[in-house]
Amino acid sequence: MNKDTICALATANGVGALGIIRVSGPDAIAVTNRCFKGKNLETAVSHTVHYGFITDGDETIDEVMVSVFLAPKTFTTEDSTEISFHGSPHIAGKILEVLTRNGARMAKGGEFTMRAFMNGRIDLSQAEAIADIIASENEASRKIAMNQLKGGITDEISVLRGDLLNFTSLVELELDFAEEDVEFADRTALNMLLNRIEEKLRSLVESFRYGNAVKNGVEVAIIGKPNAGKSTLLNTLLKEERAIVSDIAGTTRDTIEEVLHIRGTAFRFIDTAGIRDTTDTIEAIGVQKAHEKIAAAKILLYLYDEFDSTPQEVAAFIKEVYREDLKVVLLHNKSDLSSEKGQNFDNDLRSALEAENNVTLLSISAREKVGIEELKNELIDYVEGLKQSENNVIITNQRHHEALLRSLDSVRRVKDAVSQSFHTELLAYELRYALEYLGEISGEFTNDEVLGNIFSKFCIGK
Ligand SMILES: Nc1nc2c(c(=O)[nH]1)N(C=O)[C@@H](CNc1ccc(C(=O)N[C@@H](CCC(=O)O)C(=O)O)cc1)CN2
Ligand SMILES: Nc1nc2c(ncn2[C@@H]2O[C@H](COP(=O)(O)OP(=O)(O)OP(=O)(O)O)[C@@H](O)[C@H]2O)c(=O)[nH]1
Repeated sequence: MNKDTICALATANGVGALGIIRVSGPDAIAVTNRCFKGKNLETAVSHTVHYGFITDGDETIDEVMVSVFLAPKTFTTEDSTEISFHGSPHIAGKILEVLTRNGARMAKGGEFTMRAFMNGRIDLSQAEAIADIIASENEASRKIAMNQLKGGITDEISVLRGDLLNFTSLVELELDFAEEDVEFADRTALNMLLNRIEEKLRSLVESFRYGNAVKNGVEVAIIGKPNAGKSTLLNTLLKEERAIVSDIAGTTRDTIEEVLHIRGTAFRFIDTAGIRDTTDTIEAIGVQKAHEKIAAAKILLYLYDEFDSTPQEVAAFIKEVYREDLKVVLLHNKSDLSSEKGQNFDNDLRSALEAENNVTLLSISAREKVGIEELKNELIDYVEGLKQSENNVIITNQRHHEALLRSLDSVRRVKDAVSQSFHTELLAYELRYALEYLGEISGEFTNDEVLGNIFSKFCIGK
């Protein structure tokens, strides 16, 4: 199937003590051997390392170590070699050039992992986990990716598939004998099985809220009147965290984001593009722009002070933008200047917003750095609150999330069909889809476009 022998730099493209070039495919050993002066690699035992030189005719290019891995117990399941050389990008280029002249071709991004998948060593969710583990920047995302790489999702999906297949056979048995009025499948057992499947799917779907926050960060809108202290607060937070301050033009939305890592989680402070100057205030741009920012956010930080606003005004704004899945943190800023008036202000505000859940009020001084720890705790608590103790598998991948949602939909339709007495075709139809959607996650059902999408995002050499 994969007749080509591919090669690529597996290490970062820069200066390092060593670099590694990986070669994989039916001619991996022969190609490498042609460029190698040392032991004859064609007779090498699998999983052995050999000292020698990469040569181009009479020219010695570098002193290297070559590892030999024979199919099928290799990363790609194909014959492979790894050349470790002195880590200069120039040498890497020379070695790759010699290899391609001797029968290999340059690998495309993700092609080694794609082969591991195509050859059945790993499933699609595990291949995606490899990309995730390379991208992981903190413990939470590393742990989730590692669990996925070890087959966490694979196992979970195969249990669900098993349950769905069990259900199918129970139903089919009954349908076969429908005319004889025999009830093979006890109704309660059937319903219990369906409920269990639905519940498991629902909890996997739900885990994406946390998984997505860990992997992609949490969007935060920071809103307040002019001079409420928004910039001061952001600066205080940024300094404290020695944050990666990056202005990233949003790819999906027309937004600019400032990313702040707090205890390993990325918080994305949303700014709608084009309104980033000081006119970006609820007064100047109107409530409309504020609404857009808040609509794109999971958390709203609303800053006010007691000198320039009233509890009624703040409460009215919050009520207007409120939604169940929005965490609102009211930040009474300039606490260093605060008086008794401030106490009354907050009491009034609290009672005005009694009916709204998910609203917290904190007193801070952005400038004097008071209450900042409490604010960070609020942000972190929000993320921790998304975690579900019942789940050890956490969905972080949009593609998996969508497939699970569709599968859940189908299972719910099966439930409906069952409760309204069986319709053979309808049941079979929905069950087939529920199974197929699950199969998309492992890659059992897939197509070139999906695969191309996934693997093109990998680095070259992976
Ligand atoms: N030098 C080197 N280090 C590396 C890799 C590599 O390819 N080369 N990896 C690449 O990502 C990662 C390790 N992952 C790997 C996963 C599977 C196999 C593999 O050969 N699996 C075979 C044989 C297992 C065995 O010997 O028991 C198999 O599963 O059949 C190798 C590496 C990280 N470190
Ligand atoms: N006393 C005191 N002053 C503060 C505090 N936080 C901000 N300020 C001051 O309030 C003024 C406005 O602060 P900014 O951070 O620029 O306010 P902003 O909300 O970003 O204002 P705009 O950019 O106009 O929307 C500045 O003079 C700050 O020094 C605080 O905690 N205490």
